[in-house]
Amino acid sequence: MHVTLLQDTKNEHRRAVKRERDSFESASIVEGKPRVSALAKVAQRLPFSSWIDSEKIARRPAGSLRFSPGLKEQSKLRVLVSTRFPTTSASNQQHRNVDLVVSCSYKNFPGSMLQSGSCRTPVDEDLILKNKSEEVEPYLSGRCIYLVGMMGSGKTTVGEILSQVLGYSFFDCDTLIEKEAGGTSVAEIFKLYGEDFFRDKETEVLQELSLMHRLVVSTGGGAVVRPINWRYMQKGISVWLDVPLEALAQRIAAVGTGSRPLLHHESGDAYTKTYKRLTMLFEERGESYANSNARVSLESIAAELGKKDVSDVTPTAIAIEALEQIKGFLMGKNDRLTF
Ligand SMILES: Nc1ncnc2c1ncn2[C@@H]1O[C@H](COP(=O)(O)OP(=O)(O)OP(=O)(O)O)[C@@H](O)[C@H]1O
Ligand SMILES: O=C(O)C1=C[C@@H](O)[C@@H](O)[C@H](O)C1
Repeated sequence: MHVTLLQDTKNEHRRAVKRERDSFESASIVEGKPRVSALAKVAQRLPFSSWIDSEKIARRPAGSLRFSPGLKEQSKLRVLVSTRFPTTSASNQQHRNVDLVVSCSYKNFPGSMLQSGSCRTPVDEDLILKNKSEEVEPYLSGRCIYLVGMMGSGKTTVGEILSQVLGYSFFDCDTLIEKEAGGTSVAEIFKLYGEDFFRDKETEVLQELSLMHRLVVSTGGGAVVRPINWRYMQKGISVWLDVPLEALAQRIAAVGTGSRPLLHHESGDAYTKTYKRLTMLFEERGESYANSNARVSLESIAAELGKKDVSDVTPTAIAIEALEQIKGFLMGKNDRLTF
């Protein structure tokens, strides 16, 4: 594609520069710290993409990209691509429209717009997670995050992601209890000493953790039933991972119920017995989970992302939503949870 330098008056030049400056500023405000790679991906979708040599991409202040096509040395031509990200897109959307403006300049004269438009580009979940964690971390002031929810709801999977991105340490209560019991599994502890003994150990572990800061804690599925445990968890922020029971039963049946002592009593195939037992447990515990400071509903995330099946919601998308809900709580926007 050939670029012909447009015959602009000085005023037009100034207007073009202002337009670009506005656009850069929007990019910086909305996107925070856009990565060159993310912006380059967008720019490579342009008709100009054959010009774009990612080695030559330099990030300009405020998130725009500058490309130097091959003509540069002879003609002193510069092409600039600036991007503007929408302010209103929900943090969990998978695609978004990005506005693009391509303009050129000659020697030291600012140039005019060659092309503008928008393109639909996939959202980089990892980047959103990183930006969201940077946004929320200062509000946390080192407070711990306690993930609560039914067994198999993803407390460990999501908890590890959150701890990594926030620079927190991760602890799993069940694992700590097993370690303290010299490597005896939770299922064995239930069998040898009974559930009450296990629950006492769970409370002790939560008490110890409540003295610490900057932790993400994956609690046991039943930790919410003892009021004393809430006293410890209230030192931090509790987040309920609310996953439909059908999805939980599928996950658990897929890996087997051997490590889950409370699921050993039912008869039937793995899915049916798991679903039956989870339903009973949830009837007992639903109210307790709803005591949490924040709720992350997989059904809501799936609906927002336009996915029919909650199993298609990635752990990263869940972690993003958890941070969003935590922020809502810390800024006083969450009413008492209802479900
Ligand atoms: N978003 C997800 N989509 C699909 N599978 C998932 C998701 N999150 C977790 N899993 C799977 O579900 C199972 C349970 O996850 P995980 O161990 O994180 O749950 P948990 O809440 O910590 O369970 P428990 O309370 O029993 O310790 C694992 O096999 C995990 O890989
Ligand atoms: O839901 C529950 O009561 C349990 C969940 C697991 O995390 C373990 O804490 C234990 O198997 C009990």
